[in-house]
Amino acid sequence: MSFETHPYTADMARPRLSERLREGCRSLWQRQMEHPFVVALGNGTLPSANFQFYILQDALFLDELTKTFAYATTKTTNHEEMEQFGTFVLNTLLVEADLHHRYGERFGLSPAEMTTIPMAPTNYAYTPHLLTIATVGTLPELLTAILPCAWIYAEVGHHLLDTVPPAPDHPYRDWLLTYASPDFDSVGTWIRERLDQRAPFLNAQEEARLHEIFLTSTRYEWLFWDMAWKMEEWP
Ligand SMILES: Cc1ncc(CO)c(N)n1
Ligand SMILES: Cc1ncsc1CCO
Repeated sequence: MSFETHPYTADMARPRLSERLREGCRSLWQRQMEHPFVVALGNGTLPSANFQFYILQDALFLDELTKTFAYATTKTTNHEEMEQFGTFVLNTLLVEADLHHRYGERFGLSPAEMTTIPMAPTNYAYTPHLLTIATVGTLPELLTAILPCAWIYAEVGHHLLDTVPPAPDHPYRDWLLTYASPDFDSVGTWIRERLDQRAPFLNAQEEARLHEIFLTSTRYEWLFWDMAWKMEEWP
């Protein structure tokens, strides 16, 4: 292999890979903002039964997302990346310990009780999608699979906060502030940077696979709101 082989960078006007991925499912992103669950979460009219369902499912989801970040540490030898993935492991657990358990207390549920409920069907399908890629996929595939999680939540958080600035007594204020925070923005920004950095080294087939993965995760993100709106049950 020759070190004179540089990645293709001549076409500077071409959008970054992360932008191309998002562009590939633009209407689905827009539809998330308009989903009745998301709208009601933002304006505070979401029934607490739906929110409780959501937060309990999300606690289970975040356990699996934590594991996905942990697998990511095994797919790089770059110390800055290993450290960042380790930080994500810790921060995801902290979001759960803090935000989720505070809401759990409000519902009269202990952290132990929160993990005894079974995963609803969509959650049960989404999390193995992430973990399969985390275990058998490449690092760009893993980054792509988790990117919609970080990116969509930051966008939803900002969108809702901009649409209806939450009053101090808004029931879901803590949730909104968590995901509309600059700290949370930086998760998505960092994942996009790392993915875009690797983009020039991917062939067409590898990139096509990333589009497929990104679309699947985005679809599951939409389905996750829908699951909580319908309080999805097993037959
Ligand atoms: C389902 C889901 N996706 C993304 C996030 C944020 O990472 C979350 N908490 N839950
Ligand atoms: C992606 C994600 N979701 C909740 S926490 C977290 C990453 C670390 O803050």
